[in-house]
Amino acid sequence: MLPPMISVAEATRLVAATIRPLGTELLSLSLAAGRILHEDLRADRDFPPFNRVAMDGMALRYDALVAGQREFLIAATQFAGQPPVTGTPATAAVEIMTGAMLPAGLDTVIRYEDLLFRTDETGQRHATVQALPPRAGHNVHRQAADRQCGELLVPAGTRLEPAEMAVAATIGAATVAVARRPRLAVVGTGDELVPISAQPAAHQIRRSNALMLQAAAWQAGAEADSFHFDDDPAVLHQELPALLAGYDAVVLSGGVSMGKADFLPEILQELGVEQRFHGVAQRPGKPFWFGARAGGAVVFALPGNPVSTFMNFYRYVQPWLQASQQPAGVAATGRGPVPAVLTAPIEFRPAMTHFLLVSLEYSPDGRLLATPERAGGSGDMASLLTSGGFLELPPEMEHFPVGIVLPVWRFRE
Ligand SMILES: Nc1nc2c(c(=O)[nH]1)N[C@H]1C(S)=C(S)[C@@H](COP(=O)(O)OP(=O)(O)OC[C@H]3O[C@@H](n4cnc5c(N)ncnc54)[C@H](O)[C@@H]3O)O[C@H]1N2
Ligand code: MOO
Repeated sequence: MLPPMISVAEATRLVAATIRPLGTELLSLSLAAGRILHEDLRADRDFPPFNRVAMDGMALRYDALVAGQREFLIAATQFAGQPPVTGTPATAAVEIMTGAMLPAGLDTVIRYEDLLFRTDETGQRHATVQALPPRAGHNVHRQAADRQCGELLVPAGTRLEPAEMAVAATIGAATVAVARRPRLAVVGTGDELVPISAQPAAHQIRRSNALMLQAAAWQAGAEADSFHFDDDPAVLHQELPALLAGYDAVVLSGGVSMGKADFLPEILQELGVEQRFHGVAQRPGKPFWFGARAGGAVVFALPGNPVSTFMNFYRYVQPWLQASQQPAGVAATGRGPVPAVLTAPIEFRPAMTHFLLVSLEYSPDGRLLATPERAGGSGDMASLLTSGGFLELPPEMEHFPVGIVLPVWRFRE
């Protein structure tokens, strides 16, 4: 028998109570894209580190232009990567390339497009300024204009996305401290399920949940191994202990409702997994069972209907995975539900949370619009293909009018 169901809020709280940091590892930056940073990254130099020439052309003293000089002797040519030219006479200039360090004493760069060059009879080159720069410092990216040496650039807890990778590389963070990836075992159960390469008999279907869960786990930054066990208590008793001991979390699908072959809640408890709840006032996904083993894995035993498995993963497992990768005391940012505007009225009378598949698009004025999908219930896995997320309709309401703003859990980028 299912005990009385708890609310989604309470289930969320009980799942969150099992979150603990899983540890830190040092990784070469080249392998760290997508990882959660476990150290602060600070500027090791000013940004930019020197007065950086921003246009190909000629560097000169702005004062000379103010004094009326227009033609300049090219005293030297300097490329990016070369030490700055020294000793340029006050009335001369340096032909210079983007990325070069501005020579001491010079302060302004005129681009080639605004110069006219000539070579005199002695072979020396001169350039005449055709268009005056608006101010001293034109076309120079000043040292420390963007960030100062020592400034905090990327705080611990940030995901290393491409922008963070660029900044980490430029400060020389060749090795970074990042979260260890959570290790997940995803397990499909059920005798009706055959391998995906098999031709199912009329009464059989192919195993799809474990591969779906594995892909979703990878998307959330976890390592995930996939297993399948039949609905056989002896097999489950034999196989599950190694998973409970060897993984941070075990995510099972199927075998948790009232059926005669729904053994998992009992077996998990026999194997020392303490039940935290069984049954959540939500549709779909009501028979969700959750437990934890002291010093071992957290167990999400998700209802087997594919849409139930899918939504429970995104609603409970994914936030757990993300929070487990945060450094101690740092909340996960940037993930979780976002507000969306309902575009068609919905009635839902049961006093439970309703997770409603929606397609998502932006209105011309930039609001995220959620349109209910015509889905066939928790077995209709094809409805996931045309959906971008699911709305969380709170249990205390029955009528959801057009225009109401509700949280949506997105499962596509
Ligand atoms: N008497 C009751 N029956 C059911 C209840 C209930 O409260 N009382 N709840 C229903 C709800 S809601 C759901 S959801 C399902 C969940 O049941 P289980 O978690 O025990 O899942 P199964 O019975 O094993 O499977 C349900 C369904 O999903 C298919 N499935 C399962 N695993 C996979 C997989 N790996 N790949 C693809 N498809 C899978 C399975 O074949 C079934 O069709 O229980 C209701 N019953
Ligand atoms: O709760 Mo079940 O997951 O509705 O189909």
